[in-house]
Amino acid sequence: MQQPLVIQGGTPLNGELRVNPAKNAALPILVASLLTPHPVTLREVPRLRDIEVLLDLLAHLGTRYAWEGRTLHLHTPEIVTTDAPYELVSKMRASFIVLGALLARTGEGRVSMPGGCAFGPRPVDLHVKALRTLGAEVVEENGTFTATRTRPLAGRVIFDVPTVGGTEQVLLAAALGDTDVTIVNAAQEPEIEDLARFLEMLGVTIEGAGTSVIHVRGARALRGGVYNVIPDRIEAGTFLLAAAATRGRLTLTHAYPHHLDALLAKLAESGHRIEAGRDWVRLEATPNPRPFNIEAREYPGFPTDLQPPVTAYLATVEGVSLVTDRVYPDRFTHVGELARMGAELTLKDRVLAVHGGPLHGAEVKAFDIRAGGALVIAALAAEGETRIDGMRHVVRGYENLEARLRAVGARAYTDRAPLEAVAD
Ligand SMILES: CC(=O)N[C@H]1[C@@H](OP(=O)(O)OP(=O)(O)OC[C@H]2O[C@@H](n3ccc(=O)[nH]c3=O)[C@H](O)[C@@H]2O)O[C@H](CO)[C@@H](O)[C@@H]1O
Ligand SMILES: C=C(OP(=O)(O)O)C(=O)O
Repeated sequence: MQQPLVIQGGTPLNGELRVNPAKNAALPILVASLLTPHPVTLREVPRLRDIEVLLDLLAHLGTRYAWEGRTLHLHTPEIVTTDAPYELVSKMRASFIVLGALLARTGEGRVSMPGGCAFGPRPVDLHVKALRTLGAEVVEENGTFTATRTRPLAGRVIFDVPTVGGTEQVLLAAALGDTDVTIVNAAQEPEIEDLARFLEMLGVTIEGAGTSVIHVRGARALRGGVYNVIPDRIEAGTFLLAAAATRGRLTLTHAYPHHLDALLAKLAESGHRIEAGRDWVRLEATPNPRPFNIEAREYPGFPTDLQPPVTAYLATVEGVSLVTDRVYPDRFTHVGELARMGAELTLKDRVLAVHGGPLHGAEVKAFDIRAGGALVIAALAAEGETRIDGMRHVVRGYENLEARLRAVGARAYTDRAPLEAVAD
């Protein structure tokens, strides 16, 4: 049971934070470790609930692993079962891509359909269509997908929309054997590039990762190796928006500003001063920011995972901002909760109009991971106390959040302990 987070708002964030490694890069790379019989060491792995959930699944499939701080040692000498059951897969959508890895390593995989999600439908039809296009047989029965191949995967996958998980699924499925695969309209997210770089380290030949056309040639056999996961651009973005919402001044280290272009441009448009180097970024907030409009899109567009957090920020900015999400048009579970804090929000035809102004504390609930990020931002900016329930969603993606926020001046603590008792 995850305790609620209580935040006493109204204090500007001030100081320096180191950004954690990226959950959404680490997850597919962990899955990719299934491909090789040799040991793999990942440096910079976030200690998050989602990672633990995936490690349970990998252990079931035959992986032995050991933590050493943030370093994770993984070894899958052999796959002991090609069956990824519902209990292990349903907890997290990202686990569906084990199908591609199992198919590549053993010629077959059986994976239950991943669970639904609070912010709208998230089908896997494009994953299945892609594997079939490349020559795999994929059968669905009672919510379980069984994929088999009798010859090396080959051909061109042309995605209807650039899907992150679908692109990862194909990269994994095509990594081993005499494969020759082209992905057209591939997702271009930095996490795809990170997975591709890891696969290259194992011995796979990949061209074009990070662009919309990727070419993969599988390897006869893969090696092991040591790899560093990229910093988390969504965590970084959440912290920058919290600093902007509280009119603070925050420096992030271990952050890649080129992964945050779309957000940094908007924050600058709002009037905040942004400075950045190769792996750091600093925001110095203006006291009187301007509103702006955003449309969440695939990378390099504005990330959907920062749409709830940016909405919370815009709720603190005088004037009217319009928010739309082209990736998940119904990703608005934060809207009703922000309204409890005094935000004026109107949703019509999937366009959210945010009439910014002062927020006040309230009892609210996170219904998904980034809605939780949004509520934390709003709570930090609001006058008075906010109690955020549903933290089990939030800890999927934000590690050690309370202590890190406190390190930069926030008054955040667990449950309802009196403030004096927890004062640093
Ligand atoms: C673990 C992980 O990395 N999760 C991220 C990943 O999710 P995920 O990989 O699930 O997201 P996708 O990129 O696949 O989804 C993009 C769009 O394609 C649609 N679609 C996708 C697959 C499919 O088979 N059919 C289909 O219609 C989805 O409904 C959505 O509208 O990318 C999303 C979009 O940046 C992020 O919000 C998630 O945080
Ligand atoms: C939505 C997210 O994760 P998932 O795709 O695993 O639900 C996220 O990281 O914002």
